[in-house]
Amino acid sequence: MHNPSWARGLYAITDAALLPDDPRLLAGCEAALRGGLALLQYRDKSTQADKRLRQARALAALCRDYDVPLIINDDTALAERLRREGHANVGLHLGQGDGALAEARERLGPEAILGATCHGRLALAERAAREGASYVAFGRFFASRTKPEAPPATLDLLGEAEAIGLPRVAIGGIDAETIGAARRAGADLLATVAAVFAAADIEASVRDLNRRLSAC
Ligand SMILES: Cc1ncc(COP(=O)(O)OP(=O)(O)O)c(N)n1
Ligand SMILES: Cc1nc(C(=O)O)sc1CCOP(=O)(O)O
Ligand SMILES: [Mg+2]
Repeated sequence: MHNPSWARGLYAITDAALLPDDPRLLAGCEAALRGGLALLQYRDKSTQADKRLRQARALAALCRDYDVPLIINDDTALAERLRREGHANVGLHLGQGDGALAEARERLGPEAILGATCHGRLALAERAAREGASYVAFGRFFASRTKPEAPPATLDLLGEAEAIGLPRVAIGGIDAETIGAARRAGADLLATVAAVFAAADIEASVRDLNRRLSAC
């Protein structure tokens, strides 16, 4: 399989508690982008549509400057709107309860990056691949302060999922201590919230995580 350029490396996910306003969101994400990201995800579980549109728009423009795709969490309509506005670097991540992948693929077009949560289940990843996913995400592999209730998964799954032929994301408790084990188990993309956005120095933390990945 020839992976596209976005499909290997660090995948940072924003958190509205850690990045509580526009200046901190944009400064935090720019620091992470300077450190070197493969993907950035905008994850805001609020129902404030105006805020979500404003912030996602600003992040899409910022990510374009760094040639990094911006993935919108949960919200197909928001991703579709941004793409219609000309933000061709915008993609979407859907969980099991977030709407149909096939419909999202239809609405966003063949070029958009479309990610799917598959928890600890290979069968969900096989189905996501059939429905048009660009990557499959497994987790939670380690203890997570951001989402402690996420269902657990075992690292063996990452190797088993190679046959699906899509980039594999590992999520849940990925940090400086765990990132190597997840990469060695087969993860192409290492997704994290806290190890990036709870760090005192976001750029330095991203550089450190990338160094650890390079060493695997
Ligand atoms: C890369 C990545 N993997 C998994 C998730 C979790 O998605 P979901 O199960 O829909 O949960 P929420 O993030 O919506 O709370 C993700 N966002 N990103
Ligand atoms: C948003 C999310 N989804 C998960 C899943 O397993 O599906 S774990 C998770 C939180 C990831 O944050 P941290 O890197 O701080 O553990
Ligand atoms: Mg979701």
